[in-house]
Amino acid sequence: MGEPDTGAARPADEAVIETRGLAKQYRGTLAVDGIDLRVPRGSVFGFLGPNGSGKTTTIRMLMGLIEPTAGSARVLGRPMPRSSRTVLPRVGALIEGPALYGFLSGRDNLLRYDAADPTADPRTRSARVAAALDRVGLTAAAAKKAKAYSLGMKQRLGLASALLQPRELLVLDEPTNGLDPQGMREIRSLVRELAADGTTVFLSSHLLDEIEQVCTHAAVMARGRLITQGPVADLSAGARGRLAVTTPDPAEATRVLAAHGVSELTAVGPKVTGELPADPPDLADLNAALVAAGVRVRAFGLERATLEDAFVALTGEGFDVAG
Ligand SMILES: Nc1ncnc2c1ncn2[C@@H]1O[C@H](COP(=O)(O)OP(=O)(O)OP(=O)(O)O)[C@@H](O)[C@H]1O
Repeated sequence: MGEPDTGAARPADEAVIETRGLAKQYRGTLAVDGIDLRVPRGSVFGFLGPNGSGKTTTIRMLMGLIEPTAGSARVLGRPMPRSSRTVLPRVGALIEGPALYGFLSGRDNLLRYDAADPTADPRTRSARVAAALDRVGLTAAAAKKAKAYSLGMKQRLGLASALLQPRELLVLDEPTNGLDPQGMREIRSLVRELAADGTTVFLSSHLLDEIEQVCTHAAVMARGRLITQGPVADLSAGARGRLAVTTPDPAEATRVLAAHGVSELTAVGPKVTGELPADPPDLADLNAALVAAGVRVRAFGLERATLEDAFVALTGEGFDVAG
């Protein structure tokens, strides 16, 4: 078997997930349409797309839960689903919410979960459970029944179940789904901590700002296709920023900007924003034109392009999905 399972010298650009033409056809629906996905080791990789774009189907193929219709997937260097037995013990996965027993305490849920894992050492079980509870900040609530947990606590308990063993890769399907802002923050900081320890984290989300806040890399899915992937900074840099002008004279500013080729102008209160033309005028000239027309300019500049801008630029569609 070619590559070592563990060991020191790994090429820095090694992929922990790599697919080629990976596809899944359900009756009448091409859920995943031949994607070439590459997740570098050590990244926090955001798998981004609106609901129904094929994220969960892809994750299920990566984890060997369903067979692809075409193409191939390698996880930790080995083909899936063929190598599921050797690969999956090295991967912590949280897919479609944790399965918990409400009548058991958080701690007992983890003990039971660990006992069902034939690769888990029973001698270290209680220590590993305690460490996992600590890691996700549930030590104080460990004796409470899981049914009394908030959604965020349940999600953290699910994460703890993925952390009972050291993992090279964590796969989290919509880990913040349904959480309140505080719960989301907690999961995000946990993901950052895990990544700082060297775990590669692959997480799916339909929330662009979440991906921007936590991920180093991202891939964007739309209608089963992989639209783009790479470092998050590069993806946003691909989209140009919007021009933003703050002025007490928004109507006149809009007229002047339109005359200089700025399109998709919107004015909200004193703030006017718009898209610069493909061959943009010098911004100093544009500013001068506003002032010459009597517009009182309080602020003028380009707003940083976001992943959302990149998505819109790439797909021509809004990233407008229900939460
Ligand atoms: N078991 C199935 N049988 C038939 N069609 C399916 C099945 N699972 C998913 N699909 C379809 O495949 C497409 C992709 O679904 P998928 O769940 O992978 O998307 P997603 O990006 O994960 O969205 P969500 O965030 O809503 O789960 C959808 O059109 C969905 O209806």
